[in-house]
Amino acid sequence: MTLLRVEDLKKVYADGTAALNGIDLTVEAGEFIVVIGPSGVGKSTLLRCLNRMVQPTSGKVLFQGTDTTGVSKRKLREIRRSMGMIFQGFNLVERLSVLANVLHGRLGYMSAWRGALGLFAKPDVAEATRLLQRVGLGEQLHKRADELSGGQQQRVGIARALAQKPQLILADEPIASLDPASSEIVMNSLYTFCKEDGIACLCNLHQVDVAKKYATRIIGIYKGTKVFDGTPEQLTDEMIDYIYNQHNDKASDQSEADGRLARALKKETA
Ligand SMILES: Nc1ncnc2c1ncn2[C@@H]1O[C@H](COP(=O)(O)OP(=O)(O)OP(=O)(O)O)[C@@H](O)[C@H]1O
Repeated sequence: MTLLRVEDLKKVYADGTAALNGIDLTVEAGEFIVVIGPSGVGKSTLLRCLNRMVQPTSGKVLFQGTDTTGVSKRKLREIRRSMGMIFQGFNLVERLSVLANVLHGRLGYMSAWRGALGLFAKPDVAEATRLLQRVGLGEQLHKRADELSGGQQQRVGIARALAQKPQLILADEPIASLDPASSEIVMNSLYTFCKEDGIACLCNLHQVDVAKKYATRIIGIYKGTKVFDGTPEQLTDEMIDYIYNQHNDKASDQSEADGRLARALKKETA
């Protein structure tokens, strides 16, 4: 079942920066897709256009068949709670408890005033507690969020996203600020829980080796354009070189960079 379909998505920021130049992609239920590419090619913008944290300039984002770019505020809220978001910098409320942070994942299901007063229903508290036990933080419920290590904070972020009962998780560089051991725990948790709960995931990563380890499909972005969409096995060294190698930028003319892409694509289909 197609969960998400993106058609010709473009984003030009107010200062004229063209971050996305017309992206097409689909996400099927249960896929774990990793988006790779160096810094500044548009990966964050892509994820943020999907849940409308960033307003696309043009193109369509269809979530379960509904075009999110033309929906009412009420419908957008409903769509947003189906898309959990995990951030590089965790985005926790540091002075609040770990449990309260996970309960924030339930805000999309509550009236604004109940949410503002923190009047969470008992089943929500029970579910948040269960999720924290699931991510291995059952002993830390009442600690302040900023008392946890980075890896633990990101596991709170995962529990918060799961508390939304999402169908899709958007993870923007979830391990960029973590050490290798914490990165592995976070990626294993994210992958395992998505699989167990049947949640699709679109995860931005810098690290190609990590992408290859977890992804069911990899999307390569280069300067706002999708240049690769295939399985980890189909991602050739030539394509990785094209996506990451800064000498594309130093190519004396566009045809040199285009030639490099053509050669990489030829290898990919060979
Ligand atoms: N609010 C903004 N206003 C203007 N330009 C922006 C804005 N946000 C991002 N950009 C620019 O858009 C381009 C894509 O940025 P984006 O953050 O999406 O890339 P990225 O691949 O996610 O990079 P990183 O991995 O460093 O986050 C960059 O040139 C960036 O400077």
